[in-house]
Formats: sequence, structure tokens, C-alpha cells
Amino acid sequence: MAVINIDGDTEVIINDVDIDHTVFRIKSRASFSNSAPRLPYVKIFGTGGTIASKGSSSSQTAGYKVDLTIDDLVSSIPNISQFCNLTYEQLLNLDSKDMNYTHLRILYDKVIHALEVDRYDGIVITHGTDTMEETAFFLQLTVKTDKPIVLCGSMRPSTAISADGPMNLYQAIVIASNRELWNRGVLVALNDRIGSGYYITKSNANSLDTFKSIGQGYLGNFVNNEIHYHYPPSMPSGITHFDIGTELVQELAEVPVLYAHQGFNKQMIRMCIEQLGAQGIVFASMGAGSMSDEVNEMAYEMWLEHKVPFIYSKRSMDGMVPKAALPKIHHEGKPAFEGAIAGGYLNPQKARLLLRMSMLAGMDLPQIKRVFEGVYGG
Ligand SMILES: NC(=O)C[C@H](N)C(=O)O
Repeated sequence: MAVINIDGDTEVIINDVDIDHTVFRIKSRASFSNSAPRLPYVKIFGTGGTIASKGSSSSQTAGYKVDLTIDDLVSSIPNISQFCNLTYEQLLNLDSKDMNYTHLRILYDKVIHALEVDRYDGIVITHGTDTMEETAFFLQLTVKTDKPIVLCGSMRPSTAISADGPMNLYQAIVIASNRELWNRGVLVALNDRIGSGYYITKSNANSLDTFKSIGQGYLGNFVNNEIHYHYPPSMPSGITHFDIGTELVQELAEVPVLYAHQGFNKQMIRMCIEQLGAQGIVFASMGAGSMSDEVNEMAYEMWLEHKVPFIYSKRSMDGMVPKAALPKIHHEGKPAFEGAIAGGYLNPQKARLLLRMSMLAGMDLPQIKRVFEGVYGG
């Protein structure tokens, strides 16, 4: 096994045996010591979340409020200036449940400006964990860069005993400062783990080790504040890039997620389309695309009448919905259920975002299906 120790700009090969099993060990603080010719420039955007929250006692870990600025957060981390030049900006300060497309758009503009105009080497975004995966997914679809964009947050408020925010922020800054191994897409860094924002999801409503992508795995880990990447740099496969440079809409198409269960009322579908004006529907189906026959019939009827696409995603955290699982409805003299689309590996909230972005781009049904083929659905 070859271990390459990257210290500043010098690479020292310790033991060169088999390049296929190379481990890149990057020292965090030491890497960017005074011997480095130029410290990387990192920009932090604060958007709120539990990491920016305060409770009324040190044991309170629920029912707290966003009440901390990015200045407070950064000042909780010692010695950052030893390994990067840091700039920070308070962009929003809200619980991530309140994030909408306008907020995403503001964030997108700022990130693009920081990368392309101000030429920062890396971006860190502090964010609530509840919808962090949606923001990460959105940025992955819209920002084309090989530089690191790292989202981080916390599960405990800043006032709690053993608050996890400062360490998570510290690790995110170290990742964003790491010039040697770019090109991993948008990352989520929490609780010593580094994951791909494209696939990762919040798996636990309370615990610190919440972000998981079981099928795709973690990209890396932090141990004793060294970054250990498990794989060489690569981007998630099948990403469709959406250029939203000049578009200025306030909100994307209305696309509700309908969560399946025993006894699901098929009239929900009609209500969403005819009363709420839904332009698409995502099913959080049972198993791999399972919805009852009568629900599939209703979806088919609505497709014939309103041409609203139906994404079949899944309520299980892991696994996927393949094209083969889509309902096969044949009625004499009527077209097939072309509006049914398999969500592939995407969970309902990411499938919803992908559909809405495809609609924003003005894609027709075959194009939308091709986009979902990127995640093995379609
Ligand atoms: N842990 C968290 O950050 C949860 C918080 N409600 C948020 O998403 O903003």
C-alpha cells in the first residue's frame, strides 16, 4: 500500500507498493503551516440551522432558536488562520425548514460570485441539517466547479453540553482548504464523516451521526483531524447540469410528495392536481415503486387528462426504483402510461427537486426521463 503524505505543497511517498491501493493522508493543520507558499482562500456563508442556535440551558437539545451569527460561529474555532485565509458572510439566518427556492437562488448567486469572480479556493456553507441534502443536491445540479463546496451543520445547539457545531465547522473548513484533492462534487461534512451531497440523506432525527448514504457510502472520514478519503477524486455519475444563470423565478413548479401507506386515498392525487394546481407528483412509494392498483389507475387517468408526470420514488431510505417497476397499464384504444417515471436512486425530496429543475429548464417528457436515467431511473 502506498501512503502519500501531503505536507504543504510537498508530496512524500513513504512506501510505494501498489498504486491501486493508494491512501492519501492529508494533514489538516500541518498541511497549511507557514511552509506553504500560499494559504488557500475559503469563504463561509452562514445560513442558520441548529449550528447557529441557542437553547435556554446546557441540556436543552430540542425547541431551541436560531440566534447566533456566523461571526460567533467562526470565533468558536481557534487557529483557523494557520491553514487558510478565511472570509465569512451572513447570508441568511433561518431554520432550514424555511428554505425555499428564493433562498437557494440567493445562495447560488453568492457561491458563483465567490468562485468565479473572487476566485476563492473553497466554499463552506453552514446550514440546518433538516434540508441540507436538498440544498447540497441543488448546488450539485447548478454549480459547475472542481473546487470544494462543503455544507456543514450540527445536531446540538451551540449552548448544549458537547455541542457538535464547532468541530463540524472546523472540519468543513479543513476540507474546503484542501487544494490537493478537488473534484469530488458538493460535500456534506458532519460528525467526522464526509459524504456526497448528491446522495446523502438525513437518517436520524436526533443523533449526531445522522447523514448516511448506505448504498453509495462515505467518501471519507476524519480521524485525529486528518482527512482520510476512501477513493481518489471523482464526481457522482449521471449528473445533469442546469444552467440557471439568467433565470429569475421566485418559486419552482408545484410538485407535492405523496407518502404511500396502507389504505392510501387515491383522491389525494386528484385533489393535488385539480385543487392545488400540482404540475407533477412524486410518490414516496412502498418498496421499489409499489402503489396500489387503484392509485396507479388514478395516476394514469390524471396523466391522460392533465399530462402531469408522476415520479415513482420510495419511502425506504436505501435502495432504488428501477424502470422495470413502473406500473404497466393497458386499456383498449388508450395510450400507455408514459407519464410514469422511475426515480432511480433518488429519495422523494431529491427526485422532486430534479423534476422541478427539469421543468424550469422547459424539458419535455422524454428529456425528463433521460435526466432520471442518470440516476438509473427514467
Ligand atoms: N439540526 C438542525 O440543523 C435542525 C434544524 N431544525 C434545521 O434544519 O435548521
